[in-house]
Amino acid sequence: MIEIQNMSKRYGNVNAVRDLSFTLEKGEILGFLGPNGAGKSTTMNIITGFMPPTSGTIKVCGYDVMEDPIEVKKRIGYLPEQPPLYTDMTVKDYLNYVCDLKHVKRSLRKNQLDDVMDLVKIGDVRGRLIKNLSKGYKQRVGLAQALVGSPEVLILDEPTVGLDPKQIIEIRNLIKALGRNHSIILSSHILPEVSAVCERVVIINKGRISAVDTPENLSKSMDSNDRYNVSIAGPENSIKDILKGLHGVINVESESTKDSDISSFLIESTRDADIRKPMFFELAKAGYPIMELKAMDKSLEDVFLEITKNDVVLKNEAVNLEKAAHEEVIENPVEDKEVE
Ligand SMILES: Nc1ncnc2c1ncn2[C@@H]1O[C@H](COP(=O)(O)OP(=O)(O)OP(=O)(O)O)[C@@H](O)[C@H]1O
Repeated sequence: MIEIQNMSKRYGNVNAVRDLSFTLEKGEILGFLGPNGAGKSTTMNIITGFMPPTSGTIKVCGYDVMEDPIEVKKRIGYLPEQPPLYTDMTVKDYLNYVCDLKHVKRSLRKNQLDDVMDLVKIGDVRGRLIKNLSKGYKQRVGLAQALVGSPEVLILDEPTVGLDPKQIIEIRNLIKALGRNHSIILSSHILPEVSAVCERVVIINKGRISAVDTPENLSKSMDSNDRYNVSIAGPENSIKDILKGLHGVINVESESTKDSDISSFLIESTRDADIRKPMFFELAKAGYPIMELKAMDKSLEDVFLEITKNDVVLKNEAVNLEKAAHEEVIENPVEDKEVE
């Protein structure tokens, strides 16, 4: 749906984005992460045709952003961080206006607006002035404008920023549901949200790609050992000895609980030796029941911090893509006038 090859963007002598290559597949929700100033907004503004790249090619549904900007815009719904709302209009008038802008045929308009308002659940406020809506509802109106015209690709920049926890869950579920019929790029600083919603994640740092993979693979690739947190009933020291004797165990730390015979153990073991089954049988043989067992994968947050702090570049799809990328570079003759 989107193919970016060797995209770079310079503002004067600031290299905001350097040699970026990645793809968005059909029906995929792709997380787009990076610390402040990494180049996320720049990338999204280029994909949506809001500004040109300095070099590189960007194709949306096969159309080149520079050569066929209108065809590209027809296929993209964009929700910028600040939703582009006219707050003195009612929801219905505003969405009708968006239909005008997107050339939605008059014969299709009523059905499409009803469907979109249904989907984002704003039918009950259609007659209200946008300025009188809560932040959550304004965000939904922003999503609605992105959905008008039935674009195949949605680009959502921080769609849950500033919402309360209930609204966040609602918008998150909505994005998941939209993922069934759209391909989505989701930029967010809320990493548990990205883990929950996205199938794949692109992490950029200082304008370059640091990692492209599933959240699960990213967690695994940062850690060569397994870690478990286990609660076991029985004498702490005897249990510790049993755990230390299991094949593959590197380290065991324990903590006893007051007023209970249950202790918790943090176990580190080599990845090739899955200790869960032998641990179960050995502890059962000794008569020490396992009360709780949790695998301690690195969270996306840990991975993100490690990658962006140490400038780590993971071997991944991005590297292969870079190799495969053809040499053609579009030099952009337009002088950019943006100031920060
Ligand atoms: N119009 C501009 N003129 C000059 N430099 C700019 C301009 N826009 C962005 N930059 C610089 O380019 C780099 C990337 O900025 P960009 O806004 O794309 O990052 P970002 O990842 O979206 O950050 P944030 O999460 O803070 O929105 C930053 O160093 C920024 O200062």
